[in-house]
Amino acid sequence: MKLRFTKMQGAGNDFVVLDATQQPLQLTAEHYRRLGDRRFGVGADQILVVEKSATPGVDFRYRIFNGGSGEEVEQCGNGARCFVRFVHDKGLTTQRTVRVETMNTLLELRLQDDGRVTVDMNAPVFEHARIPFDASGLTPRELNGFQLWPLALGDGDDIEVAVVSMGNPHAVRRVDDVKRAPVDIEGPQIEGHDRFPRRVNAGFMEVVSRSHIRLRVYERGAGETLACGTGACAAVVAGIRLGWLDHRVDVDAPGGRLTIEWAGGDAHVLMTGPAQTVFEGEVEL
Ligand SMILES: N[C@H](CCC[C@H](N)C(=O)O)C(=O)O
Repeated sequence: MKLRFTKMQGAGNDFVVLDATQQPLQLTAEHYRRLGDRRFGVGADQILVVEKSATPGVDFRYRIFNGGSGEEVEQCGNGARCFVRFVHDKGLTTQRTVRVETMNTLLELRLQDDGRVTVDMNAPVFEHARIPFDASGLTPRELNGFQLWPLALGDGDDIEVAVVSMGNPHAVRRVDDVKRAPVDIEGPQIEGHDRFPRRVNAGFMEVVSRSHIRLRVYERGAGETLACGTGACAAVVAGIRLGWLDHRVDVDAPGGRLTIEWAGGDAHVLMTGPAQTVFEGEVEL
């Protein structure tokens, strides 16, 4: 099967974007893994499938598949920005503000005049059952009214993580220096930890100041990426709740900068960052 695709990236998190607005795509998890494969396929952290929405007042639906596992997931922040750039560039909409639904959320995205995109990522979720996170038998360290949870990583090292959902699950740990953080070792251990029944994205956050962090994320189903939008939101939300950060934070990921704003409580998280098209192509699956 021949498939036309658009290759895009947002702060180095890269995507294969497929237009399914004219006709549905009948692809399997193996197809998505092949598209994500950097040797046997096109290569991408995630595959985004753009569809028309049947919901009144909602413009599009977009589905997200991890490039490593082929599994469909709930949310993708960098992908949301590339999605809105895609529907504009393809002439699928002329609106600067677009409403799009994913598996479990409704997002509002705005294409800024400077080319960056601001996404309303909805409110963070802390209830463990909705993350999901199994805290049974654990005693957290309380800090500023929020919790840091001990996580045994098997090699005798216990680490502490804050746990947040942005529609998808995140475990965030603070480190002194992201460049030296043990992402390759601890990333997979956290991602597949049995305290996270649907696995988890593992964030490693270095607090530079109250308005600036450095962040590396070992993503569920994709491994370490150059940036993770929902991971940046989760890290900033955790940092604010733990008393380490103010309400507007620049997040420097290895692939670029995202700006995250959150007023606390049940306010929505706003994420602003870049979204670029890299090339168009056709692939034989
Ligand atoms: N790996 C994530 C999905 C992609 C998230 C990331 N690329 C972003 O920009 O938010 C998960 O399994 O929940």
